[in-house]
Amino acid sequence: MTDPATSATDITRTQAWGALSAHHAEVRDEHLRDIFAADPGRGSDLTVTAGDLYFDYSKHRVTRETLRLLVDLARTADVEARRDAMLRGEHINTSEDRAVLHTALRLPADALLSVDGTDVVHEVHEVLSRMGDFTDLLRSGEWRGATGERIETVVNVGIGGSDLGPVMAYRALRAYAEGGISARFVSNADPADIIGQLSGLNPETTLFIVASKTFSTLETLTNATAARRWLLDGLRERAGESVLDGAVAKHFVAVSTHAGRVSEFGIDTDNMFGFWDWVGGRYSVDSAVGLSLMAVIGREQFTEFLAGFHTIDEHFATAPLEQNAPVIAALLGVWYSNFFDADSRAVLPYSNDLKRFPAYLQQLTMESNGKSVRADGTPVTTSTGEIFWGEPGTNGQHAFYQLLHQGTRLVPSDFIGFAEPTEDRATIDGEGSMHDVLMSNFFAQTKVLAFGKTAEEITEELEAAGTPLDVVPHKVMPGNRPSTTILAPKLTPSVLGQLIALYEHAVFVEGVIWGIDSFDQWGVELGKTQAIELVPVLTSTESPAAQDDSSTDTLVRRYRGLRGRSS
Ligand SMILES: O=P(O)(O)OC[C@H]1O[C@](O)(CO)[C@@H](O)[C@@H]1O
Repeated sequence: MTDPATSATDITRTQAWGALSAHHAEVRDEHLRDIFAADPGRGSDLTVTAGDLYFDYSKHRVTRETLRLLVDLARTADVEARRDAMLRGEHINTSEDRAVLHTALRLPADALLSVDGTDVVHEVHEVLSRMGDFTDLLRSGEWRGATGERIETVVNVGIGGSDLGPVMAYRALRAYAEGGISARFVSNADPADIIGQLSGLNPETTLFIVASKTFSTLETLTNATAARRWLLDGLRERAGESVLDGAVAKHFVAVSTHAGRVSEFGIDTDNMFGFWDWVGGRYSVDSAVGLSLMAVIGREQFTEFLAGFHTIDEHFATAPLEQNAPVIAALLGVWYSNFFDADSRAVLPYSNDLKRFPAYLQQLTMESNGKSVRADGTPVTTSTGEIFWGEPGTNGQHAFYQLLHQGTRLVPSDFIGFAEPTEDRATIDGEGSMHDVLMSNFFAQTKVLAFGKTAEEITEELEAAGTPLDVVPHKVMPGNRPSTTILAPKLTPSVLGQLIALYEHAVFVEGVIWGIDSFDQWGVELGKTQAIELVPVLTSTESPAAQDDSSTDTLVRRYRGLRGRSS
């Protein structure tokens, strides 16, 4: 329904929302045990195969009627038209007046897409080919450092989207690393980060990739400056002053949309790999921001990675909403967030290589959808933004699963697992037995979460064993805890791309339903500017300027006192 005062569509006032609310009141207490008993075919029916991803959403607290109503909600929110507008390159990031075209980063070279008068596909492939040529030189050893040594380590210096994607993907695809280049990642302004990451590295064989869309991010510029100092000091110490001339050009490249600032920093723009303002930082791992990953896995595997994204882009663009995995994932997110008041979602990869995937998804979803106003600036009328968190299984099982199983909060979970282990080293894996143990846990957990164990079943067991019954209430497993299972053949570059694209599009669909701009991030700006303003307050030798509030004022003075400066 359109609010005449604001002309914004308030999804919560639509007929589709009202129908879902009424339906929720009817089904909210239904148990998955009964839902499965009434609909035994759902275990195979409520699944979608998208590329290599088998997406099972049968263990959700939804009936087929719920799903029909949720899809109706998506249609009411105009998801299909909004999706098509995004894919066409319309300026759907309205608060920044930008197109949102991360999908263009993985279009094949023969695709056609012209946006704002520019042949986007041609530009994307031009950069990809420069990245490929550069990483070929690194990997073949033709690119040499200032003392003539070949590069062995690339250090990506970036933060947020310029770090989380590359580091997550580097770890996920460690088994595909070949060509002799390894990577390290520096992001935090805490000096401990760069000190730790550079420890043991030889400046003669190290190349820094400074990745920053804006090339103005305080943390990244601070770390890049420290890296340059480390490089020059190290080279001087090892090979003398004479090698320093031109050393930065041989040991520093940049990834940015801002050539002017790159060159101001002292990096030759010939060694800069560009991208575009229509790529959001958190959507940029498949742009030049993935340079460190390409250096490690090579251009062919990187192409596979992009092809994986594209597979899911095609699925998202063409599958009917009822069989569209990202759309279903988003609708389930809305169902639990807005109708069951769930605050968070656990992401539980049963793959140690996906250790950083939950952290990556935190930025993707929370920076995208953590908004309190709709795209037209009016307040939202329902909660937005899911809080994502998680750890790889089975570690999580021995940490927080107790709360998932018996706690008072509803935490829908995404379980991600693979049929094949990343590495099949039979001597260690026992020809798959370790992986089978891992995956037995994977299947057991979703089963127990959904179906639990009743007091009657527990009583029966205890009686048979002749054990006292006072522990029964403690042992009851309530079940009815929803989860999605995503099962794929193996964690390959393509499958990783598919997984990322699945979540990207789900985040987009949630944003469309909530009516928000999922592609800006104004909420992080004020903290950045105030931090910059506070640097001189902390470091000056003068008495510090009074702060606006007494808490910050006292803290700053105390800090200065502890640092031995006048407070
Ligand atoms: O790539 P940049 O411009 O250094 O920005 C880094 C990160 O900072 C943010 O702007 C805010 O955290 C993110 O959106 C972005 O990924």
